[in-house]
Amino acid sequence: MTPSTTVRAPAKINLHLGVGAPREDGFHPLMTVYHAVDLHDEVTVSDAEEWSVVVRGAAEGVPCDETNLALRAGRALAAHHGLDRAARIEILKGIPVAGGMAGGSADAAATLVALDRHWELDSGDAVLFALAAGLGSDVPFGLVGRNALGTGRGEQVEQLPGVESPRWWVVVPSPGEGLSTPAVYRRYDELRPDAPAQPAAPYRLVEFLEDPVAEVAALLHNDLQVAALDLRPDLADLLAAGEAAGALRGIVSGSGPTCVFLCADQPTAERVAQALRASYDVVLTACGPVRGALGR
Ligand SMILES: C[C@@](CO)(OP(=O)(O)O)[C@H](O)COP(=O)(O)OP(=O)(O)OC[C@H]1O[C@@H](n2ccc(N)nc2=O)[C@H](O)[C@@H]1O
Ligand SMILES: Nc1ncnc2c1ncn2[C@@H]1O[C@H](COP(=O)(O)OP(=O)(O)O)[C@@H](O)[C@H]1O
Repeated sequence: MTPSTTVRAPAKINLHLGVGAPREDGFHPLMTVYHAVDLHDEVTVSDAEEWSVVVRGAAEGVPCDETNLALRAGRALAAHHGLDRAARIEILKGIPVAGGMAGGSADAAATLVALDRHWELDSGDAVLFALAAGLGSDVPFGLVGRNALGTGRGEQVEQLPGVESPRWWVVVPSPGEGLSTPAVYRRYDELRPDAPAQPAAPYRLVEFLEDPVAEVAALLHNDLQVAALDLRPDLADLLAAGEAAGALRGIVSGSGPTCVFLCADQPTAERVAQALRASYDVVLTACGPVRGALGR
């Protein structure tokens, strides 16, 4: 057995996020188009007497206790197989924390895959996807990456056809303190008491995934943006600044507050990022689509 196993998992953006009225269990039905970009967290697992998690990189705000989603993923996999084993989990953060880019979910997905390989469990997709869904709505997408349609509460993922190599450039500014995902959903319910039981399917976007980036930019949509902007009115200035600097379109990423600007090409993305750095500390550029933790 190798002394350690490392797996990378990507950040996600939602090219489309349609949100329905809350279900009886409190979760919201979603119709979302996930898109994985090449901002990664890297998870390294090794055998240990006790479970532990260490976080390096841009780690502020990430818990190192039992609430860490990667640790919960490791424990869930061991429990599923009835194993009395433990691991040390080291996370190198490259994904902005609490930014609506599903970094914690990426860590959980990468941990499932890393420990499955490290312990030679050969769990199979059905088990990994079921465990992932139990950990969080965004975790199954962390396994597959690329472009995928997310339904249910976001946990049912179906890979979408389209190019497999990175080609779309995005600029990703993180404007300060994170927003709580449940708080954004709650605000959405207050602002949209008439939300449909089922959000509409994003047929046009799914069709256009093969088309030029400008067509995709015109179809970007996020129902939660209204709630994120209500909680953080300053994000409207950020969206306007990115578009004024040359981005095709800017939207709030998932529950925010990170925003995503889709750009025509890499030089434009670099120019937009440079312009935003005058006002915002953390402005990253990234490219998608990329593979998820399963690497296929
Ligand atoms: C909004 C989205 C869009 O992709 O992502 P983020 O922008 O936060 O990354 C997701 O729905 C976030 O997914 P995730 O962060 O995995 O959510 P979970 O852990 O399953 O749930 C956290 C909380 O969010 C709310 N929640 C989540 C998913 C959903 N379909 N309806 C909800 O109402 C619930 O309040 C739930 O208790
Ligand atoms: N491994 C992890 N990485 C990041 N955050 C984590 C992790 N485990 C638990 N969390 C918690 O989840 C919250 C949401 O973080 P994150 O997944 O980065 O953002 P989002 O849900 O907005 O996409 C964080 O504020 C943090 O308290």
